[in-house]
Amino acid sequence: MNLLKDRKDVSDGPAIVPPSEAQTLLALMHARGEVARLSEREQLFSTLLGSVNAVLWAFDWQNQQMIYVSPAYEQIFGRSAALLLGDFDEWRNSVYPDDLEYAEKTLREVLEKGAVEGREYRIIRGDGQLRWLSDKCFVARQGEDGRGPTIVGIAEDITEKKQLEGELQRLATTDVLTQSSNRRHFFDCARREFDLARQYATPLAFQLLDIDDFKRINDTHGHQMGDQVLQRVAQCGSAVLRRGDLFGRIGGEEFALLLPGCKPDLAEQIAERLQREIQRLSFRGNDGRRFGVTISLGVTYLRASDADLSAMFARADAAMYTAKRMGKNQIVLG
Ligand SMILES: Nc1nc2c(ncn2[C@@H]2O[C@H](COP(=O)(O)OP(=O)(O)OP(=O)(O)O)[C@@H](O)[C@H]2O)c(=O)[nH]1
Repeated sequence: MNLLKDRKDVSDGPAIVPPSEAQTLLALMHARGEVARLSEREQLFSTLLGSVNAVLWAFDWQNQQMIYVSPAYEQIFGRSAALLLGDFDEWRNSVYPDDLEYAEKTLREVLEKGAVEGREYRIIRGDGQLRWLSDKCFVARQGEDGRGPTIVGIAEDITEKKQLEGELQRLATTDVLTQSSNRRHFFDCARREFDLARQYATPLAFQLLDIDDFKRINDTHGHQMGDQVLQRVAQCGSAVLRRGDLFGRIGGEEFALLLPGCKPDLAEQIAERLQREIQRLSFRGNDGRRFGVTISLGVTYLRASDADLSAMFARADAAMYTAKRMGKNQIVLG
């Protein structure tokens, strides 16, 4: 007590009263309670983090160092979290090479924009499997006091969703019987190619093919055999395609080809090859006898006066009907 008195005398400031034993005990009990409460919360958080099927992460931008990843990292990436925390190159190495530039660019964008939602990229798991991730990232702490910004994010495995989207896209654009593009998809793509060819003044060829006397095939050999013929004709169509060409079933027994960058002599060679390939097909009817099929083809090229794709389509269609009128199994230029 004297000490206290003496100190007050010297400094003349407010008195510092040492805690009584009871107060110390109370503070100790309170601190213990806090520790217990904090450890309970920590357990709760780690249970939550462990049960979320997404990787939560925090990244120190200045030091280019991952400072936290949740347990799901090891599940989703199939790689060691300790390695990632030790060296950020571990993340770069796990990103699918074609997507790395995009993944790094969008990470930088988080700093500029404050947040980037739904950046999607592929990773290669430790076991070599390819997975799709969707990442939502934002700046959790702006750089201050000489420390750099911290970026946090939540990365979700969307591989199944991507597969489903791909399957839906395939179903929406493919003809079920022949597996070639359906009419709508063919014309959607063809219109884009038409615009490009007009814009860059590049050649473009359009071909329409129709199987001759197809009704008779159905009537003689049955609808199932007719389906088989359609499938084999479609296979021939796909076989003559070059990279960038389009092929689609645009009607019952009618198919179309669009050949970007294809000059007339090459387009005619392709048409002749297609006609030959289809003529070579051989089918066995219900009576055991073999039969073949022929096609009528209308071919046309982009002209400066063509305002849209329908102008080319109309010419190819007219040429194809001329081929029918002239006795079928032939190619007519329109
Ligand atoms: N098996 C089968 N037949 C189909 C399909 N779609 C359309 N058809 C048939 O294709 C036939 C087309 O007949 P038409 O339009 O008279 O033509 P065509 O007999 O080929 O006569 P030309 O065109 O003059 O050579 C019809 O009998 C349709 O029922 C299909 O998906 N499968």
